[in-house]
Amino acid sequence: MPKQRSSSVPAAEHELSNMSLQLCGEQQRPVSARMKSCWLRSEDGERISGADLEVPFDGLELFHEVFPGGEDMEMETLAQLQAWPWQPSQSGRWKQDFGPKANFKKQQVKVPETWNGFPSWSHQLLSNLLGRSATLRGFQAVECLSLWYDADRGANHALHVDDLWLWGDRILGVSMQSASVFTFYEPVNQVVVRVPLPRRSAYLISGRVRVDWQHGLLAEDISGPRVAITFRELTEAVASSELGQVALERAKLVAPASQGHSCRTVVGATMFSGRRHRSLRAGQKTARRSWRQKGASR
Ligand SMILES: O=C(O)CCC(=O)C(=O)O
Ligand SMILES: [Fe+2]
Repeated sequence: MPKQRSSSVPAAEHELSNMSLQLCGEQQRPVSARMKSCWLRSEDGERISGADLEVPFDGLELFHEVFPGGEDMEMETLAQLQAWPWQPSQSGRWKQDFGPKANFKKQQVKVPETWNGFPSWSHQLLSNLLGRSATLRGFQAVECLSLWYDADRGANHALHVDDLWLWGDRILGVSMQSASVFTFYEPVNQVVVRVPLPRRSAYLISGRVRVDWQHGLLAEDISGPRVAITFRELTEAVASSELGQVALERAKLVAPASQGHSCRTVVGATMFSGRRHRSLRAGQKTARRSWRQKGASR
């Protein structure tokens, strides 16, 4: 049984790993790379097929430049995203979560009355992404999670496997505002694979990589503010339940913008430069306080 989100590997284990591989070849190309059985480069330069590893590194796809309007469209999307309030999350991250609420320990799920669909920017982003891979055929997103990694606070994401009882096989993620590196870890043989995540790229995790490999982002790989958007689907069992059907219908709605906060939200202004960046400094104090008061929930 793979390790779940709650039992992540301590960072120190990376140093003990007997093998560390970099994804090679395809990711250099400015086109979508399909890496169902990708080539990896070991630390001593050897080229290894992901499929030949004891636990195959199989089921990762990477798509470059997922905003048809390039950087302008990315910035416009970020501005729209900023109209929604950020909630404190774990490990120096902030989140905006649109989807069903889960109690992961009790394995219970609810569809909150207050959840009225996905923001319109995310519907547009998702429809652009769905055409990028045959693997995404029939993908019905039920959760749209925005995460903001604050480099100044040492933001990171501990190694984990996204919950298997609730979320289906395919996890789709978009990287905005700065590049980073996705770290994958296979705990049985202690193998690490490091995958560069360019700005405006998207990844799709499914299959062996989804279940047998953990993934996460190390603090040292967050070198600037990074916003990650994750779209998840339900498992077939949950999707076919009454509650699953309600959640899937809800996810199709466009959440009324009036629910959100003004773009001038102090914390929300942090992703832009210049004058707005100064208000980030002031805002961070408020943000830290509310973090301590509320505690992080995810
Ligand atoms: O920041 C990312 O792209 C990864 C997010 C992630 O793994 C998660 O939310 O479960
Ligand atoms: Fe994850």
